Amino acid sequence: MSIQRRKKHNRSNERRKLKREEALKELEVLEKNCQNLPLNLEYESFKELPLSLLTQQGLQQSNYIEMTKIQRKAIPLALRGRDVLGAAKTGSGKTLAFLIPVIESLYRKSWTQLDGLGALVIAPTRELAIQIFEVLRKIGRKHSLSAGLVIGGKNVDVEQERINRMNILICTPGRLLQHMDQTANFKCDNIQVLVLDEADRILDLGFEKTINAIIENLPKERQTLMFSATQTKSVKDLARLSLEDPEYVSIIEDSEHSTPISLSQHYLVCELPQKLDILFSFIKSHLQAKVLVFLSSCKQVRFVFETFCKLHPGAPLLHLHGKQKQTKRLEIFNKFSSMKHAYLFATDIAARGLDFPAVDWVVQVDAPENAETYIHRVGRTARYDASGHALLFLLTSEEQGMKAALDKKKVPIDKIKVKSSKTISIQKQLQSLCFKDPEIKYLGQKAFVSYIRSIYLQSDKSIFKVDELPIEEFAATLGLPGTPKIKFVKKAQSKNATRQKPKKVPGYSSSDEDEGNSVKILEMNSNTLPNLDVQEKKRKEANPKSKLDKMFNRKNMSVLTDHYKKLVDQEADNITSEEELITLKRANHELSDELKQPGRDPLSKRKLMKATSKKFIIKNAPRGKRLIFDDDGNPHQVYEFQDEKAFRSAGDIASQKKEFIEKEFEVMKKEDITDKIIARDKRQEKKIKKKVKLKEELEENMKSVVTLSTTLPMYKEFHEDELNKNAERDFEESSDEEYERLSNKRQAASLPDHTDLNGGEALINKKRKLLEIEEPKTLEDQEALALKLLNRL
Ligand SMILES: Nc1ncnc2c1ncn2[C@@H]1O[C@H](COP(=O)(O)OP(=O)(O)OP(=O)(O)O)[C@@H](O)[C@H]1O
Repeated sequence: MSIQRRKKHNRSNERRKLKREEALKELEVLEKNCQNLPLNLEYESFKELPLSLLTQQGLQQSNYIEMTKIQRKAIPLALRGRDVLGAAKTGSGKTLAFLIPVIESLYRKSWTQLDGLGALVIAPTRELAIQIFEVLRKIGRKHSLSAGLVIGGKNVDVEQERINRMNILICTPGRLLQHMDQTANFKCDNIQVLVLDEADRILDLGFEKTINAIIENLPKERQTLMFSATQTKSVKDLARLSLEDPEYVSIIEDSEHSTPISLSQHYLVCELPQKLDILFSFIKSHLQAKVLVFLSSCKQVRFVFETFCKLHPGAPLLHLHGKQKQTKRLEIFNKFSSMKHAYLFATDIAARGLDFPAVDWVVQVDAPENAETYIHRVGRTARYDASGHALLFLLTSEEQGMKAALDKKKVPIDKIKVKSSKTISIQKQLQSLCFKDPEIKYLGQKAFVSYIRSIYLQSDKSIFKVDELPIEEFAATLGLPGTPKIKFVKKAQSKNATRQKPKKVPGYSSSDEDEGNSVKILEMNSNTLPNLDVQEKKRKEANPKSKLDKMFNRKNMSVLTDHYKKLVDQEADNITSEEELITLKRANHELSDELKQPGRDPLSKRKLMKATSKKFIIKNAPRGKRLIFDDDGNPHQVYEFQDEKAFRSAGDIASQKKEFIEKEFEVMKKEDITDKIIARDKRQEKKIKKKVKLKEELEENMKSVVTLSTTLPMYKEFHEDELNKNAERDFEESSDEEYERLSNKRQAASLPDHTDLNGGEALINKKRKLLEIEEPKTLEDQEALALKLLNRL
């Protein structure tokens, strides 16, 4: 190396050394500043915090300058290394409140790829995880840390390959645990920071055990940050388990309301059958808006989306639910995010954490399960410093309970009235859609059942009262021709009915209340209305549930599923356990009155088998009648062709009958003998054929014996059993006459104890039941043995 080049090399080395020293110094200062960060001060902007230059640049370039309330409180604590349990309103900027400390913590520890996984961020849903990942990419763009997204719905193998190269992982609980269990070299023992975002949602979704299992795999020495928009008891329980001496930061408790001030909130009271009319009218009057519409189930979402698309309200419609594939969900998420005016029909999958920009309205057509879910749903609008509107549809039966729950959670909400003159009825259109398109009808039936089921399964019975729902009217407003039968509602109703005393209704005559087609099953003569238990019992008696009924229902269900599958998006359409609860209404297959056998029980399996056995059918089949056909082919009784006088002169009827039977018996006897002779001849013919065949086979065998004699020992085994069995089969097949002949033959076939087959060299050992033959030495011996064997046959 020349002197000049050496000098240059040394200079660059020195520069690098200096840089390293500077960086180390910066880190030291940062660390010191963080540890000494005064917590009693009010920080307004990110610049005031001891953050790395790279993070500051990332924040600035993403236009994050001023901090939100939760960020002001939580970030300084987290920078000092404390565990934080944060609660803040929706859209208040919780994501940055945990992402900044995560990046800073690893940066201050000079984390590199060689150090492996340093931080885990767990979110309840894939969408939320993706969203967090995007924010991390934005603010961490200047850092050299690597970050990965580990969510379900993607190839595990690809993830397994890359997961170990990541410093920060954003993941959903299930997939993370899967990697902990399955990915061989996945190491979590160096984790510095754990974040649980939307902790309440994680627990709601039933991930408690998964989270506990994950936490068990993590080192105890770590920092944990836990955030949620609502503080529930289960969140506090989880915090107790996973956080160490945490700092509790709540912005909700500080404020008068638990929802953003810029959010205007209203509710309206309507009846269930009016809901879709009101929603349709709302869309018609808010065409230039971005609206998120919440419904209780995937099936509801699909039905409303499909039918409204066909009704063309004039606004772009989208739908989002958990049964869609991940790619489809993302596509819709991005589409709705980028659209200025659109309606997104969604389940609670879109309720939490999702940051759709500039949503004007959140309309809750089906009431949320509780006040917490309400807060999350409305939190999709009025985010950060934007304003927004929320509208909640409540049934009369839900109003009181839900209002009380919202008041308790400090949700300011006012009642508004629906102008019936401005409401457009779409019931007729829906009916015609269901009539024209069976798939829409099936979807409607599913939507109907899933809605009723969702109400039935709600835990807060002070709000949700399934037995007060106007079920039949609701089915009609969905356009359904009848009301699908639902077992659980009947159960609830009958429970309710048993609590009530029977009422007296004069002149009551009931048509079947469960059947949409109004099948008249119960006709009550008395004036007393029996309670529903008795009605149910009687209905069952009149319409027993046989195996056939069940098969019919099952068949119908699969038909439904096929149609249903075809309908929307051709997406994965998992059939839920819900189907088990559905009893589809079947057409009226009642027997006509004359064929009806009242009080007849359905047959048991054993009885049914007996009744359908051939023996039983033959035994009980009606005896044939002798008829004479005339020239035109018409049947006539025998006596119609006889002169009655001549018939009577031949003697009395009984003796004539006896004589006839005797005569016929003789004929039958003769015929029987002929039949037997024919049968015997046939059997003998068969036997001869068999013998010839056997002889041929033996000859063939002997030939092969001769050829193989040089290589194989000549032991042949003949099982005496086989011979006896053959004889027995013959015996069974024979008639009595043949008995003697056959038993003689059998004696001949059964060999004596020591039969000399080959000059006294062969032995039949009866105990061992086999014939032992001395190996013939010469060709002559073999021929002699073959001849003897043939002769024995
Ligand atoms: N300091 C900030 N300056 C400007 N915008 C911010 C700031 N912090 C957050 N935001 C914006 O506010 C919106 C809401 O933030 P974020 O999604 O973090 O809220 P959140 O509290 O997690 O909401 P949710 O509880 O609904 O999940 C986002 O669009 C985000 O970009």
